[in-house]
Amino acid sequence: MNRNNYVPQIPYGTRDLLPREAKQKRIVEGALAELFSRWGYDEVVTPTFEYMETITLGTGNAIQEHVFKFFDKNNRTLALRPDMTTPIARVAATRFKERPLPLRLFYLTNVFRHEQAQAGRQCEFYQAGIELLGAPGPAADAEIIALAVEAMLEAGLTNFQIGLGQVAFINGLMAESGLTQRDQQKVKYTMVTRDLVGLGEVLAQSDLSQSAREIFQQVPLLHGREDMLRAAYRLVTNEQSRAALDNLADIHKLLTGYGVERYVNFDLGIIRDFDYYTGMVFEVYTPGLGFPLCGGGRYDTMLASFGVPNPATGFALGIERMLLALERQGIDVSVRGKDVYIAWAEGNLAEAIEAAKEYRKTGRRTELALAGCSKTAAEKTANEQGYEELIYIE
Ligand SMILES: N[C@@H](Cc1c[nH]c[nH+]1)C(=O)O
Repeated sequence: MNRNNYVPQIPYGTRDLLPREAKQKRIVEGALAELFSRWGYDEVVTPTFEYMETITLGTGNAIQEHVFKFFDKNNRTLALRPDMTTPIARVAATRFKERPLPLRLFYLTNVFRHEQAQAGRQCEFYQAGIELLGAPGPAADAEIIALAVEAMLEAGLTNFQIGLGQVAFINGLMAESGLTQRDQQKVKYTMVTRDLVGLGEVLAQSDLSQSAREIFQQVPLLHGREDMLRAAYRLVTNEQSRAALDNLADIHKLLTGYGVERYVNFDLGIIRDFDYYTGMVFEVYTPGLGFPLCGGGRYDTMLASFGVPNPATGFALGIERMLLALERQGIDVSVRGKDVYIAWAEGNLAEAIEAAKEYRKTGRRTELALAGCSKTAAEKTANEQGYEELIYIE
C-alpha cells in the first residue's frame, strides 16, 4: 500500500465527536447522572464486551444478527454489548445476588448494534439508562416513566410525547388466536416496523378467523387517552389482554400523581424491538426526529434466565438522538467558552506554569501557551480562540 494515497476512514456506522459535540454530550450526561442519583439510582460500569452466550441468554437469539462479534484467544465468541439491560441483569444475578431488593442502577455508556446508519442511528451510540430490579407492579413502572419525563426536561427538551403500550395485550390476543409461532413473529415484526400493509398480508395468509383478523388489524390504531383503553377493553375478551389494560390504567393513575400524565398517550401498537419485554413498554417521541429518542419497559423473565427470578423494569435514552433533537428544535446546550489564556515572553515559561496552576486550582479553564511570543501575538490568539481573559507573563 502506498502510504501517501491512503485516506484513513472510520468504520461504517461510527462517528467522531468533535470538541463542541463532546462537550454537549458531557453536559447532558452530567445533568442526567445527577438526576438519576437524586432519584436513588447508583451508577454501574460493565465491560464493553461480554460472552455471546450471555447476550443471547438475556436478549434472545434474534439479537445475533445485530451484534458485533469477535473471538478471544481460546476461540470463545465475544460480543460488543448491544444494550446494557442484559449486562446489568448478569451483574444483578451474580455480584448483587445477596443485595436487598429493589436495586436501582443507572449507566451512561456506549452500545453497539449493526444498523442501517443514518443521522441519529449509528452502529456505535451512547445511552443513558436506568434499571429497577426486583420490583413488580405499577409503582415501579410509573417511577420509570416519570423519571424518563424528568430526564427529557433535565436535558432541556420540552416538546415530547410518550407512547405507552403493554406487550401482554398483544400476547393475550396471540395466545387466544392460535397463530403459529412463525406467524406470531411475523405479526410482531410488522408491528415493530409499523408496517400496516405488511401486517394485512401476514394476516391474510394466516388461517385466522375473520373476526380475529379484524382485531389484529386494529391494534396499531389503538392509541389515545383513557377512552381508547375502554374501547380496547370492549374489543377483547381474553384475561391476559384485559389484565394488561387494567395494568395500564393503574400506571396512568400513578403518573397523574407525578404530574406527568399530560406527556403520556396510550398506544397499544408499541411492542419494541427487543424480545425480552413482558409488560408495559414505552417510547418517547419529539417532532423532527423519525425515531424514538428513549424507550423501555418491563422485562420480568430475563433475570430468571440468569438463575435469579425477579421482575424488572427500565429505560434507555439515546444521547446523540437527544443532542440532535435539541439542535433541530433550536435549544441551546450552553457550551461555555474557555476562561483564561496564559502566554509568556521568552524565558518566562516556569512562571507561566506557576500561574496556570493557580488559575486551574480556582476552577477556571486555563490554557497555557507552549512557546514564547510577543504580547501582540498573544492578544491575537486569545481573541481568535474566544478566551475571556489573557494573562501575559513578561
Ligand atoms: N435496553 C433497552 C432499553 C431498556 C432498558 N431497560 C429496559 N429497556 C434499549 O436499549 O432500548
